Amino acid sequence: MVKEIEIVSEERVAVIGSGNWGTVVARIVGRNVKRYADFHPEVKMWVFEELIKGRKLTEIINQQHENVKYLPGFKIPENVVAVPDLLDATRDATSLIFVVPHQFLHDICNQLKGRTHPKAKAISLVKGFNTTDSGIQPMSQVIEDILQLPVCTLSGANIANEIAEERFSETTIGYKFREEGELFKKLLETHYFRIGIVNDVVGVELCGALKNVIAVGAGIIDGLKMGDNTKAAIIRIGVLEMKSFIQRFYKGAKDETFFQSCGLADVITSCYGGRNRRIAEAHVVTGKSFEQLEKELLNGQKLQGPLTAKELNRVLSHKGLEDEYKLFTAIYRIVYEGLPPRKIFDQIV
Ligand SMILES: NC(=O)c1ccc[n+]([C@@H]2O[C@H](COP(=O)([O-])OP(=O)(O)OC[C@H]3O[C@@H](n4cnc5c(N)ncnc54)[C@H](O)[C@@H]3O)[C@@H](O)[C@H]2O)c1
Ligand SMILES: O=P(O)(O)OC[C@H](O)CO
Repeated sequence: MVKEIEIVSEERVAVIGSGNWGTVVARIVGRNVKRYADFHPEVKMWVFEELIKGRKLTEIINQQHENVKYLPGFKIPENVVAVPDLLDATRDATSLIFVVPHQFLHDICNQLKGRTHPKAKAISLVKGFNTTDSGIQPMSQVIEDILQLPVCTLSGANIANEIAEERFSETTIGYKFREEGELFKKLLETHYFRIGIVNDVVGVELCGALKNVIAVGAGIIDGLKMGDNTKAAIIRIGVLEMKSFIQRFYKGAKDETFFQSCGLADVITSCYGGRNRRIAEAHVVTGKSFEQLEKELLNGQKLQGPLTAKELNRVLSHKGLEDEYKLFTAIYRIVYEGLPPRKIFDQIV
């Protein structure tokens, strides 16, 4: 039984993750905690430690106030402290913000098991999910199951660098307890980053996970130089498969969620500006694997689309549903089975 939400008079915040999006979020939160008396003015940011030209990334961040690897060129407020030890970063925190690539979340939660603050609550900004043969395991569920915390989700049309540049964007928080949704909205919203909230924790995050697979499809079309009509067709088919899959495997998903920033808007931005789109296009043009291109072109940043396509296919194939999700299946085959990209059209008609 997950404990009830309890908001304390001075919430202490930890950001778990410091990649491209994680660092943008830490900058926002670092500024917001200074605006409101109900947050402690220091934010701890857990950093997966690595050496940059012989120096520890945490030391660089704490001395230069810049994440030179994952968000170069943007200052981080001085009240955001980079911490290499996960338990040190989170021990006192009553508000935990999870923003790591989804493949690392399970391990991180296991390290935190039984060691979080008794009044801790969490929000997951992670886009991805795990699967078993019988179905899906949303990332919020992983956090809730292992840490026994109430968990919100945040997902939207949010290319990190554009938000770092303070260009107007929207996002969506999914909540179970409205009070918790409102708390995280206060902590994360700015005049250029507007937050809508919906009572649909899992619907919000599943849109964020599946749009990454559609974005791989869009990148394949870009690589084939098929033009905008074809790309629009792939997006349309992808949105239908996304909605059908979510409503099949998660009965609580609300129709309105698909029209929030986490739904259609995120599909659009990802299919035009995201990393998954870019690497998929490069795959078609160069013939190199996604894994190799991720290493060559992303400087440590991680793709979520190919892994999600694999997780997805595990469920679809196990349940005999590949024919109902032809686009998702074609994308999986291109990424993992060497299907020539141009064959995508044979697969989806
Ligand atoms: N970048 C964006 O524009 C964006 C926007 C919205 C949501 N997201 C989502 O946010 C999540 C985090 O993405 P990001 O962009 O902040 O990260 P990223 O892809 O930029 O960086 C990868 C991160 O993983 C860390 N890492 C590497 N190996 C690790 C390990 N073994 N254990 C733990 N951490 C390790 C790296 O230190 C780095 O912080 C993802 O689910 C992503 O889909 C990203
Ligand atoms: O760069 P991508 O493809 O990981 O997408 C980034 C964000 O999720 C867009 O909302």
